[in-house]
Amino acid sequence: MTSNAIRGIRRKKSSLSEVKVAVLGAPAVGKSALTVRFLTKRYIGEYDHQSENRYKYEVLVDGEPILFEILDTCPKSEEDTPACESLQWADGFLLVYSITDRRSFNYVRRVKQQLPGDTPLALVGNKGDMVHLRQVSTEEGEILAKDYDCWFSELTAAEQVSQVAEAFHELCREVLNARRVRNKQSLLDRMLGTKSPNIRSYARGKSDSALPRE
Ligand SMILES: Nc1nc2c(ncn2[C@@H]2O[C@H](COP(=O)(O)OP(=O)(O)OP(=O)(O)O)[C@@H](O)[C@H]2O)c(=O)[nH]1
Repeated sequence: MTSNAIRGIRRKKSSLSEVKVAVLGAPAVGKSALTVRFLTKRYIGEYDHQSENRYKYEVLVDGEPILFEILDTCPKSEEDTPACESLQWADGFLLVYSITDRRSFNYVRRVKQQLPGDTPLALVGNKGDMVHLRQVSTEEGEILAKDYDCWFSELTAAEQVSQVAEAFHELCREVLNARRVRNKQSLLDRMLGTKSPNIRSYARGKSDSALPRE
């Protein structure tokens, strides 16, 4: 391999942005179905998993290579909320409820109260193909997203591919934007000799020691 080629690979690796996403939501809202749709473009109806799963996936978002790390959480019950370490670990949260399950909408609202205030979010109302069983209106989802100041869409993991990917991509854009703003702030602080508490907490979130258990 020529030295130019090696330099090219090094450059590509160093320009790969890592984005850690935790998929949060009540049991059976379709967190795994959405995650696997994004990773494989396939829909698998039944999953037999008792614990959370973590995946790595490299993909281009707006032409930029991104290494997604996705934590597909697995709450045991409606009362079981995500572990603190998962919340610290994530760069962004995909909040999922089912439009056919009012309690799952309430679960999202409960979980949101535990999230670090400045972490990017996207809100998804899954099972959009089951409108005849709808318990949560589109408008309620829109209002909640407005309240959280985040992207929102009703989706169906069962029937959609690109729309599901778009939810992950949109969250990724939010994470990268937030990171750029912080980096800019950090640069400014270094130039001016000041420090920001926000920067310290962000650096903690990126530490490997904050990774949840495998
Ligand atoms: N009709 C319909 N069913 C869906 C959709 N997404 C998921 N399901 C079904 O909902 C059930 C739960 O899906 P999962 O992906 O296992 O849900 P989960 O949130 O990961 O569940 P836990 O791991 O128990 O927290 C399964 O029977 C899926 O086939 C969807 O978009 N439409």
